[in-house]
Amino acid sequence: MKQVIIATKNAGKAREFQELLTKKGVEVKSLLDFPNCPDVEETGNTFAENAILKAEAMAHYFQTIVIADDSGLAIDALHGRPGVYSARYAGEEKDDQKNIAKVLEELKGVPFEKRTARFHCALAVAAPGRRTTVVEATCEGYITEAPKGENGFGYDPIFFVPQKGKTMAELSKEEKNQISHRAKALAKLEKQWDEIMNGKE
Ligand SMILES: O=c1[nH]c(=O)c2ncn([C@@H]3O[C@H](COP(=O)(O)OP(=O)(O)OP(=O)(O)O)[C@@H](O)[C@H]3O)c2[nH]1
Ligand SMILES: [Mg+2]
Repeated sequence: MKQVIIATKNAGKAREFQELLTKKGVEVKSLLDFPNCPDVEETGNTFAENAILKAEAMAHYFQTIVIADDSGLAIDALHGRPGVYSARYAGEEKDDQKNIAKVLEELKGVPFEKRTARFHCALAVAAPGRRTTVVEATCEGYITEAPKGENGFGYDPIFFVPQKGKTMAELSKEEKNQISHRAKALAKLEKQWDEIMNGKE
C-alpha cells in the first residue's frame, strides 16, 4: 500500500488523516511513527507560515514529499485568540483540558451570539527541490459555556456546529470528517493527489 507522511506529532490529527485518507487506499504515517525525528519550532505568525515551516523541514529530513497541518481556533470575542497558539494556549505542556478551561474563563459573561469562532486549517505540501504549496480552509461555529461530548480532540467539546446542532465532540468521526476545516482543506489537495502519492523524488 502506498504511504503518505503527515508531518504532525498530534495523535488526534494523525487519526483524522488516517480516517480521511483510507478511502484513497493510502497508508498514513505521522511523526509519531518516527520517534527520533526533530522538533520544528513554530515561529510563524500565521497558520500557513507554520505549516510551511513544518512541511519543508520534514521534507528535507525524510527526503520525500510530506504534508504538514497547522491549525487552530480563532475566537472573535478574543480578537482571534488562541489562533496560532491554540495547542499551547494554557502552557507548553499542550493540555487540552487546561486550554478549554482558559478559553471558557476568558469568555465568561459573553452571550452566545457573540461567541462566534472558527477552526482554521492550513496544509502545506513540500518535497525536496519543489515549490511548496499551501491550501487553507475554515469551519464556523460558536463556543459553548461548558464542554460536551467525548469524540475528537483539542477544543472539540466546546465548539458548537450550528448546522449539526451539536458540539464537534458530539459528532461521529464520519460527521466531523464531512464538515471539518481539515477535511475541507484536504479536499483542496485533490488535484495534486497523484503527484503527492507518486512522492519520492
Ligand atoms: O478541537 C479541535 N479540533 C480540531 O479539529 C483541531 N485542529 C486543531 N486544533 C487545535 O489547534 C492545535 C493545533 O496546533 P498545531 O497545528 O501546532 O498542532 P500540534 O502542535 O498539536 O501538533 P503538530 O501538528 O504541530 O505536531 C491543536 O493542538 C488543537 O488545540 C483543533 N482543536
Ligand atoms: Mg504544533
